[in-house]
Amino acid sequence: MARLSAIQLQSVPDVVANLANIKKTLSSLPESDEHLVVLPEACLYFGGQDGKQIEFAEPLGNGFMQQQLAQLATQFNVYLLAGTIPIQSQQEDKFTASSLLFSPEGELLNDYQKIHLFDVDVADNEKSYRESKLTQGGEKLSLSSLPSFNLGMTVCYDLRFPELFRALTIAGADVICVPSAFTKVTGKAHWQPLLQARAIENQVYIVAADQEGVHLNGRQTYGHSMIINPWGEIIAMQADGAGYVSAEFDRQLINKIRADIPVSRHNKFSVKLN
Ligand SMILES: O=C(O)CNC(=O)[C@H](CS)NC(=O)CCC(=O)C(=O)O
Repeated sequence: MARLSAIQLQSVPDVVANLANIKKTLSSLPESDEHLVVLPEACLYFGGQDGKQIEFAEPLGNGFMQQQLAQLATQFNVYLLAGTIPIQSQQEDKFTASSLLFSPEGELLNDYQKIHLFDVDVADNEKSYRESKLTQGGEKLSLSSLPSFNLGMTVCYDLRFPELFRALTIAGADVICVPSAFTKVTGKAHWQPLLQARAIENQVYIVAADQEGVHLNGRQTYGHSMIINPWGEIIAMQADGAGYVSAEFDRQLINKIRADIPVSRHNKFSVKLN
């Protein structure tokens, strides 16, 4: 059976240090023939000076960060989903927050550019976030076929847009990943119910890997990485600290829930796929 894991990180603005932490955690994960491991948003650089990412953003498919991630996927025999790393965009003064999926052979299988950007006011010490100042948003759905399931990709603030999750489900997703750096304030209020709702309404597994802690620039993230089954049950959760959560993917459970409560057949509204 396939295994799903999410790593919870307290990432720092130091790519090499974050890679070392990820490697250590990968070495402690249970082994499985087919294993998807999801890293949080901004897994290799977080909590630093805003805009620094533009200096080391890589072209898609080429560069130090991507080589290192590919090597980790191979070494630990996992499908490795790097939550986001900065990738060069067409606009010189911006990068894309891109999720990259590497195969156990070290091949870059797919990329997803975060679509919804966090331009919001939050009652925490940052007061406001304007992600679109530095980040170019994406427009396309990203879905990947792994041997046992189809993986739909989203990032963080995307969690608040159920239409994206519905579109991925209609396109065939069985598992949807939500690598995140959710703020502590909004996380406490919204993280778990939103994740459970997305799992229940789409009858999919949700793998949510979050940043946790107080980061170097004072930002606080919520943690509570979790795996939720298509019935909406939290089957693995880590509240605080660095670590990981892991659970088995059960195809029969998806089939049963979708047969018993056939929401996709009953649905009277359709969404546009692109
Ligand atoms: O800035 C970085 O280095 C990495 N990116 C993030 O932390 C992003 C954009 S600021 N955070 C979110 O999307 C939080 C969403 C959230 O917390 C919510 O929807 O409530």
